[in-house]
Amino acid sequence: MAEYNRVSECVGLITLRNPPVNALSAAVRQGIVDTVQRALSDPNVKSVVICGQNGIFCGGADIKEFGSNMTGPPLIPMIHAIESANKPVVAAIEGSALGGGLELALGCHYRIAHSKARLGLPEVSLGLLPAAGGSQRLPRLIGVPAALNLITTGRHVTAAEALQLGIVDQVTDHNTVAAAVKFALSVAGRSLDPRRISTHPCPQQPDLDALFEEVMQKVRQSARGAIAPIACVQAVRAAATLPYAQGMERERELMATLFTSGQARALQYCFFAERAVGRWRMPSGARWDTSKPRPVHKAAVIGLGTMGRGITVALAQTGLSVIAVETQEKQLMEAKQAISGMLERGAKRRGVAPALDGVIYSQNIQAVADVDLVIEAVFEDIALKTKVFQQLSAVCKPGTLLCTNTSALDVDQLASETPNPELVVGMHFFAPAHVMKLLEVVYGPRSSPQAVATAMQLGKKMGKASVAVGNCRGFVGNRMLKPYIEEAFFLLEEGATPELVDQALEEFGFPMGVFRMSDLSGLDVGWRVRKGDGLVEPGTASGRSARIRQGRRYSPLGDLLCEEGHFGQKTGRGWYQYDKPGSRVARFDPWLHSFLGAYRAQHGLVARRIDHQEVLERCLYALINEGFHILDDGIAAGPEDIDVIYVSGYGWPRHRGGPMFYANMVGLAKVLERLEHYQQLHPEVPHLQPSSLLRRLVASGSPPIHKWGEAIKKLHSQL
Ligand SMILES: C[C@H](O)[C@H](C)C(=O)SCCNC(=O)CCNC(=O)[C@H](O)C(C)(C)COP(=O)([O-])OP(=O)([O-])OC[C@H]1O[C@@H](n2cnc3c(N)ncnc32)[C@H](O)[C@@H]1OP(=O)([O-])[O-]
Repeated sequence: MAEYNRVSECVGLITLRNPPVNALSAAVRQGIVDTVQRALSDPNVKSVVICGQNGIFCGGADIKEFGSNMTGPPLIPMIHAIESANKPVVAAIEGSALGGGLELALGCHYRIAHSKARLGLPEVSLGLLPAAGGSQRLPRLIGVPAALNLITTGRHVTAAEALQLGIVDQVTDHNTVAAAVKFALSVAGRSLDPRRISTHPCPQQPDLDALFEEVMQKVRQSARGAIAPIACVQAVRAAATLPYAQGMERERELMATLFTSGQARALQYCFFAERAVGRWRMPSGARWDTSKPRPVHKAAVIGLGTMGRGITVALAQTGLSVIAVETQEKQLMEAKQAISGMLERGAKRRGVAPALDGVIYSQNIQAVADVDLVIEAVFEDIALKTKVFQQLSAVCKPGTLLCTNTSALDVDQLASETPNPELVVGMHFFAPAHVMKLLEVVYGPRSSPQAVATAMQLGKKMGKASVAVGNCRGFVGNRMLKPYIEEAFFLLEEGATPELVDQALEEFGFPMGVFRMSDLSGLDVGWRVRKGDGLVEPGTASGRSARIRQGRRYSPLGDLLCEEGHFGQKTGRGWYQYDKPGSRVARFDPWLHSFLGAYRAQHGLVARRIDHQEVLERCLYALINEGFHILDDGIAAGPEDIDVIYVSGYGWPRHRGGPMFYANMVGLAKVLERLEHYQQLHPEVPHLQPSSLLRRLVASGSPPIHKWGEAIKKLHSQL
């Protein structure tokens, strides 16, 4: 819907009305066509202003319409009608002008933006490209290099940067619509030809071929198999080399290849999934819209190791005052320096003042007596964490939320160490905590909905993708990672190499394969956990029995490397070798390969040829299968929760939607059939045993992923 008013006697004011972001739905497009026509044919109107209601210009095309037959007037002629108008049209940009919203503004003759506005063409993040003339008009307006950067990254720019780039003509701190109306009055009657961007030639660029070659190479590397960024480069190239009409034809062709692609569906699924996880619900029935969060004005972090420092920075960057506690004086001083440095660098990147005064450092846990929420981040040891929780229960004011950053310990066991277990939740950050987007908010059976609501709200305030999950070993992310890693170890036993496994996973789109990731995080981390689970046995026993522990197949390969002191990058040797401890470039390690050969011989294993297909099926389907167990256990409320966790915290390629979305794309029946195939070959591997939920979903006709929630409820009610 678009509303029309005449203001200041001779300015036609068109207001887009489609809450919450004035997306260009069919009705809005029709409204724009009608109101523009009205303004242009009204003799009293000398110029036109287009704005959006509720302080937001336009969030672009209506993504919700992409899955259905598009109706209503198309965008391109609608924008062309504005550009070719004989009266000046001014866009008054508040909030956001993104995608089709910015393309609409680029069709206008002038653009006035509020200083807090954000502008961009983020279509690439939805697996698309700017297909309403944006890929042809923006390069003509701001030049090829700047346009290439905005369109291939999809990044949003501030109004200040948009002015500097030449996207907008004026920036105001005051009422944008009023400023635009005043501006529109001032340009009435002026010649508009110089303002019709599509008629401009693209600014000449020396050595165009070299520029596009270089950008295409960079884009291919960072895309890791995503197709939209490449199409974006090709579309801008058309703008730089073809007349506008031909360029628009090229834009249309390229968009046609993307619009129905699996990758576009995956990326749009991620867009909505990231918004859906904010609408959390617990098995108890408690939900996001019925649970009121407690206000958090002051927070505290206990333990300033690597995680504690990152968490302190993430909290301080929200403007909260933070008490940072570390009992060891030397550790406290080092932490203070590190945290200040991170805050200064972060502030510089964001162009704001560093919140150094917002953090108070103390060696004394008494200092947290009046905070609203505490995050404990001490060493991953249950006895130490229990002691801290007992101290906090004694020190903190009534009602203070006690959160633990544990990545594997039992949140409910810690809760039972306090007089108010309802105030205890897990807040599982990922290293580096001030950078990684993901936050698992872990509720135990006694955690109150208010505690969950408060942690989720604080997560959103820190800019995290916060996902509420139930308490269980490894929560969601690490629980699914276990079978994924174990399968990779088994593949090595059977003849694969770290290089082969990693290559298959990196070609799939992961930034790092499982073995390069293991070298980065340190082999000793997993070794410590396996020791804690009583799985590690000393000595070099051989034969099948040495590879069966706690009644299931077990590969001691990682343990044996650790016994050699090969912890990965930190020791200069792990699954790969490195020039020196701490260096990051993984190189082929002949020692490791002969060690694998000797290991197989010792255990009577005969290496066989393993291809990428098998690597992907065994590693990814084992992980996905655990995802179905998690859904069946109610630990995750829906597939979106699992997919957001993996995309924002475990490097699952976004253009593949997430593990559960991927399973849906591959076909649940196929995943089931392959799991059954491998389970028959490896009966001693329980995690290959297909989840009963997967079986039941297949038996009920493999409903589409957006129907899984309902299907799971129905299937549970039949149990
Ligand atoms: C031809 C053309 O070339 C092409 C092809 C295109 O134009 S493709 C489209 C390109 N446009 C984009 O990529 C911009 C996408 N949107 C955003 O980046 C953000 O939304 C925002 C604008 C910066 C606001 O952030 P927010 O934090 O204030 O609110 P929110 O929670 O994100 O969003 C609030 C609610 O609005 C919904 N929503 C947001 N943008 C939408 C859109 N473009 N279409 C449909 N729904 C949208 C969203 O799902 C949520 O719904 P619900 O969860 O409440 O039910």
